[in-house]
Amino acid sequence: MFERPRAGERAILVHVAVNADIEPRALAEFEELAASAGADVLAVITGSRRAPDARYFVGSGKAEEIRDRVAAEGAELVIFDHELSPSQERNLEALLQCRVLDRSGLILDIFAQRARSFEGKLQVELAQLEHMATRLVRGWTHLERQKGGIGLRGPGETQLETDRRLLAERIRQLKRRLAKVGRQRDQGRQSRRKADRPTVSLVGYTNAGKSTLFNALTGAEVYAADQLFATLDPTLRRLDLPNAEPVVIADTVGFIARLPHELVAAFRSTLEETIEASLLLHVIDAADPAREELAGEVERVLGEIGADAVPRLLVYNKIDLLEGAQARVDRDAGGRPLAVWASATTGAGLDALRGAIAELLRSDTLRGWLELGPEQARLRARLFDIGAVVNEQVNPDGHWRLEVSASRKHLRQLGQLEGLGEDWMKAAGS
Ligand SMILES: Nc1nc2c(ncn2[C@@H]2O[C@H](COP(=O)(O)OP(=O)(O)OP(=O)(O)O)[C@@H](O)[C@H]2O)c(=O)[nH]1
Ligand SMILES: [Mg+2]
Repeated sequence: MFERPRAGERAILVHVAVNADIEPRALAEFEELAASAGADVLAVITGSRRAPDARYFVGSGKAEEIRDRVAAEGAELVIFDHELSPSQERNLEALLQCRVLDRSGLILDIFAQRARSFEGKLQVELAQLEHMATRLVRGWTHLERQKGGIGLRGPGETQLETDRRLLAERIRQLKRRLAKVGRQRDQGRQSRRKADRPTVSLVGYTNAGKSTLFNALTGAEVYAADQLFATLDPTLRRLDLPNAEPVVIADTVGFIARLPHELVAAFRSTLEETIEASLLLHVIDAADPAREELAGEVERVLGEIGADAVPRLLVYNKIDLLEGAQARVDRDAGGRPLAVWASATTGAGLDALRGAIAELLRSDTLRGWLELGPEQARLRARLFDIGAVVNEQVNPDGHWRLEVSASRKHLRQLGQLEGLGEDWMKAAGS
């Protein structure tokens, strides 16, 4: 149903700087994306505009330049590094006489090629259909306008209505199935939590080296490659730590600037694995000159999915490519590890990384006494529920004194449930 670039499909790329200068890094990333989708890039056309044009996104002069280039090179596909409206996409296809794909369509296509798990495939299909649905809706109104007559039911419209109904039905079906798979995964998560095994999630920009690091730390052999979005499905493994209980570590899908919102929405349930982690290892390509910008982009998406509050450890990876860089641990004023400089390929800094993870997880546990009044019986019950109560005394005035020991994360979640604010954990701290 969804047409994707065929391997080796002859493509022309269009990248326009809107009200800015062309950024070589953004351009190179776009070319990599196209190559990751399997396109054979014949030419790259760049330009700049104050604002997108309503008809073709680019101006009509640029559109004609692209048309001539398509004819000269015999291109089958033109890929825009931008979000195109459905009507822009259609106008361009009419003018260029070949298929047009926008940035979301391109990224969705790469995801479709990479999805392996049942859930991953469902998620990608849902995102693709939602991307398509907006296009069909517009297609319909567009036809209606051409037809002009009120109350005339042309066969074109009937077909579109059928398509829309089938599409809506399939979208509902996918959502139901995803909800079911999500519940099954929740159960897995629950039993891990019962076994009291904290989860550490690798997050970061695509190609930062998350999977390579995952393999280096666990001895696993997940697919790692110099291509964008090599990983799609989350993988879990046991990670042994020095002087600490083993934890579960998760390798996850990478982020990219201007990620299509359909994808973020479709992957929300997988990404929840990330939000629920005790610690996020934010992997950054230390050798990329734009690393701070990319890290900021990752933080933005993490915020969007509600992972702001999860503790972070930055991992500056690929130090072997960074001249003069050495494995080291940066700490904050209180001595807590903030960042580890390492190389997943040479192994430099990996022991320090394991140590820092163990340290952060240890300091993640709060232990102390808490005094609760009779009106806080529900909070007391919840603390017992999560197994946080080590000791309990009852004062003559009917107040409870509880000794609690639990991870900051659990206490934070409990505080949120009870509407207590962040401070209440400090009361529990020793
Ligand atoms: N020189 C060097 N290359 C590395 C290092 N870590 C990873 N790489 C390379 O970087 C590329 C991307 O690595 P991956 O582990 O697939 O990256 P990822 O973050 O999992 O990428 P996605 O799954 O696409 O999000 C591969 O070619 C790796 O060999 C490192 O420490 N040093
Ligand atoms: Mg990966």
